[in-house]
Amino acid sequence: EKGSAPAIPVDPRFDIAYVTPVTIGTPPQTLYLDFDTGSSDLWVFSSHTLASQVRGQMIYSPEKSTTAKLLAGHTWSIRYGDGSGSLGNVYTDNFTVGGVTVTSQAVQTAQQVSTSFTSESDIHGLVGLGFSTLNTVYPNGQLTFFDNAKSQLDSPVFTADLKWKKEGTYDFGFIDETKYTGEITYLPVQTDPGYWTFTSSGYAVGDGSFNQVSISGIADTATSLTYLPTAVVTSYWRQVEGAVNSQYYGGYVFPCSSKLPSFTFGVGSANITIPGSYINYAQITEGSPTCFGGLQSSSGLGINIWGDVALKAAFVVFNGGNPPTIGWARK
Ligand SMILES: O=C(NNC1=NCCC1)c1ccc(Br)cc1
Repeated sequence: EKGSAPAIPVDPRFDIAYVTPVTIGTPPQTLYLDFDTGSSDLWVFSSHTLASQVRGQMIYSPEKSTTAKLLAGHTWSIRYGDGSGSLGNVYTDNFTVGGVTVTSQAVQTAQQVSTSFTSESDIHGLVGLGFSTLNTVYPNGQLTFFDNAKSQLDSPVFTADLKWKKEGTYDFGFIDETKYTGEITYLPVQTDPGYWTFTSSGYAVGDGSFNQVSISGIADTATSLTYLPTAVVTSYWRQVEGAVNSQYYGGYVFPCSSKLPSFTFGVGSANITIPGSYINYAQITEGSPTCFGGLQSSSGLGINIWGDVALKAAFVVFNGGNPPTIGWARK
C-alpha cells in the first residue's frame, strides 16, 4: 500500500504549522491534524473537550462512530517543547490518511487543551510520527499511525515535502522521485529517547565558507522555526544589519526590509540550503517594520531542532526500517 496527503500551511502569511486531512471512524469524520515527527501521541479535539476550550475546531465524536471502542482505564497527558499541552481519554477506531487505513488506531480524545491549541482553530489535533516509545498513554503505551501502518506499506517509510507558504505533501510507503533533485543522503538516527535525531556535518552563512562542525538535533515537522547552537546563530545574524537578539521578543529580530543571507547545513558530504526568504519568518505584529527570525538559538532548549524553516528547504525521508535512518535531498 502507499498513500499521499497534502500538508497545508496554517495561516499562509507565515508557516506557523501544516495540517493534513484525515478521516476517523464510521461513517468517516474528517479532521485536519498537525503531523508531528517530534512527538508520538495521536490526539484530537473531541466531543469530550471542555466547551470553553473549543473555538471553531472540528471535533471527533466517538459516540457517533459505530467502529469506536473505548480503551477502558487508559488516559494520556502530554507537554510539548513550546509549553503547550493536552490530556484526555483513549478510543480505538479506523483512521485513514491519504488512502492508507489503520483499523483499531489509538485515537486520544482531548478533555483539556492549552490556550495555544484553543486559539489555533485550523489545528484539530496532532498525529505523532516520532518513535512509539514517546507515547504518553497510561498504563499501556500505544503505537503511532506510522508504526501501525508500516507492515501494510510497500516500504516502511514516510516522506515530508513541506513548502514555503504553499501546500506540500506527506507520502506514506514510497519515495516520489519527482519531488527532489540529485541524490538522497541518508544519515543514522538516534532513536533514544524517541525523536528523529541526526547529526548535521556543519553549516555556512550565505556564500561564506563551510564550517565543519557536528550539530546533533531533531527533525521536527511541528516546530515552526529552527533552533541551533548560539555560536551558529550569532554568526548568521551578524551578517544582517540591525539584527538584535531581543529579550523583549524572545529571539533575533531584524528590519523587515533586510535581504537575508541563505543558511546552508551539511548532511554527510551533501548539503541543504535554506533561502534567506524562509528565514524572514514574520512581522512581530501586523504592519510592523520589525521581523522575527526563523533561525533562533537553541541554548534554552538543551537540544537543537531542525523545524519547518529547515525542513521546507528539503525533501526528507523518514525511514522506519531496521535500523531507522533519515534521508535528505535538495529540491
Ligand atoms: O513539542 C515538540 N514538537 N512538537 C510540537 N511542538 C508544538 C506542538 C507540537 C518538541 C519535541 C522535542 C523538542 Br527538543 C522540542 C519540541
